[in-house]
Amino acid sequence: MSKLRVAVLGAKGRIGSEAARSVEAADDLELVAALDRDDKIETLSEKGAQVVVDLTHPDAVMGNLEYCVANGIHGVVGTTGWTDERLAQLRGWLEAAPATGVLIAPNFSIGAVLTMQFAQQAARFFESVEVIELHHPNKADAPSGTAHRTAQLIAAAREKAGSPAQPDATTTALDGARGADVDGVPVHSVRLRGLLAHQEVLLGGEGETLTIRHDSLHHKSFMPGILLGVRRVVDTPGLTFGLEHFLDLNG
Ligand SMILES: NC(=O)c1ccc[n+]([C@@H]2O[C@H](COP(=O)([O-])OP(=O)(O)OC[C@H]3O[C@@H](n4cnc5c(N)ncnc54)[C@H](O)[C@@H]3O)[C@@H](O)[C@H]2O)c1
Ligand SMILES: O=C(O)C1=N[C@H](C(=O)O)CCC1
Repeated sequence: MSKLRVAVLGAKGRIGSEAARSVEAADDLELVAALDRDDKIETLSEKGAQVVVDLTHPDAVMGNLEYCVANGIHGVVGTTGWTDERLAQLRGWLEAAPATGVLIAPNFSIGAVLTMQFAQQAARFFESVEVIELHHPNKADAPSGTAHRTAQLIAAAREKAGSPAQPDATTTALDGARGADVDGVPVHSVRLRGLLAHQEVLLGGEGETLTIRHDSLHHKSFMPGILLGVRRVVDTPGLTFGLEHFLDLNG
């Protein structure tokens, strides 16, 4: 059986370098290009890449995906910075390339995906919920893509359940003290040397709290999800948002 031809964009970066090594080590995959900022994107077509893993920067990812989709190259995207406008633009490109698939995963680690699922499940049972994400200080974006997505899922679950607004008597606050407001859910970002990627979802009701915490301690935590995404995206045309769609979570 021929190997799937995979390229990594951002291959000199923290997660991209780990991803390139993981692709190289997989028996069913061939790493045909490991590109970074100064390389020509046309190399992807020249090398016959079938799937591109994008682990670059929010400022670069749209240009990369425009090229990939226009050239029928599937995408597995870990790069953050997704807005409704960006997603709409990507969907438009994919409509013109109906055989091409793109997976965007706010987080490739199984523990983080489960954290999001558990938080969504728990949200309607508690009056209060806040998200704290903690990352290394080299991170470009805040809040993290994972925290942003977690808060959106929590807010959607609360809206579906008809939950009232969260209790909060604050009338005086320094700017930022109550975090960023994502659909009514406060999200707090910590940047600290020594950390990699961590998240807590704090839920509170009368007389009890529930804390759901996840820690990525090494970039290896993201690799099984990336490889799963690469193998599945070639048979999944259109846009898939979230690795949970490629996991049998009810199995
Ligand atoms: N979804 C996940 O599970 C997950 C996990 C970790 C990191 N991330 C995200 O991945 C992205 C990269 O994170 P990082 O910590 O590795 O950053 P990093 O700065 O270490 O690496 C990014 C690399 O991309 C390169 N780059 C920038 N523009 C490029 C372009 N146009 N073409 C090719 N390469 C380009 C940079 O030179 C750099 O080497 C961030 O958005 C981060 O949030 C996602
Ligand atoms: O290190 C990063 O940067 C990470 N980015 C993703 C996010 O923003 O959620 C995933 C975790 C690591």
